Amino acid sequence: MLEIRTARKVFYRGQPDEKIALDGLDLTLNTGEFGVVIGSNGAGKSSMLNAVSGSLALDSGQILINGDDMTGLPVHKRAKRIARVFQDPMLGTAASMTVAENMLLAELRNSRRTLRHGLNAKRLADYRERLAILGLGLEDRLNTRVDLLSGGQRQSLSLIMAVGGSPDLLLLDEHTAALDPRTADIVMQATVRAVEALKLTTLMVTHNMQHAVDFGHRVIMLNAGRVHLEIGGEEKTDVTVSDLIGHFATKTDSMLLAS
Ligand SMILES: Nc1ncnc2c1ncn2[C@@H]1O[C@H](COP(=O)(O)OP(=O)(O)OP(=O)(O)O)[C@@H](O)[C@H]1O
Repeated sequence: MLEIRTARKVFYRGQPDEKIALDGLDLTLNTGEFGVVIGSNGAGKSSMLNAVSGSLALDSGQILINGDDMTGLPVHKRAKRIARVFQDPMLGTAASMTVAENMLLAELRNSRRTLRHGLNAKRLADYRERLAILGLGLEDRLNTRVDLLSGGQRQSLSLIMAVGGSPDLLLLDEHTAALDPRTADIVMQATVRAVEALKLTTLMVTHNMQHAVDFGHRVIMLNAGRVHLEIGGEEKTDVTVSDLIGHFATKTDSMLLAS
């Protein structure tokens, strides 16, 4: 379970270009829940993810994971409990190493132990099983160098590597944004398979409204550093892309009227 309590972050406080990134943001994500965060540019989505992962220190407020206060902890102390996949498919994997070697690297990172027996049969069988979750055939390409994989396969590999340590929370930071639409859909299917198979509590930021409609249990729309709208349950099942865009439009119209 993730709890963000009254999170506040102001950049350039008191200066003419002061920016309120998080304005008392409150958000709770239940264990096993898949939340999809949307919002216009500057709404606070990245700031929220950075505050959760520890790369952005809050001015005030709290971040709790399964009831434990993470607020003062640096990134590396949270890393065991929080996995994050970024936009760039090149970031999460080592290009010149094979799929199996990348899985071993991830295991090393997650376990913080030396892996004495290297790529032994037991380990390879385990990697094959985990990669099969993605449904992309990567389990049959353990000896393929990662730079020979497609962008979608590579990003999906990053995902399965990131969640190897059974994290309490998975953060997906626009992880399909750099991919072409078809590949983005393939990665989303792989993501859902992994999230469901491994029962991951997941918070995904996306600008893709179709993905926000099609995936996850709850849509969370941010605006001006706060939760502007939440759509879950039955309402989420019925929501359309134009409904979501309408909420952006309403906000813009009211802002125009107010100005
Ligand atoms: N490092 C920073 N220095 C100064 N201002 C920042 C910084 N990071 C974010 N901001 C400001 O905080 C506000 C929220 O930005 P943030 O990047 O969190 O929004 P976002 O919803 O992720 O936007 P986008 O969809 O464009 O990525 C914006 O006004 C932004 O300009």
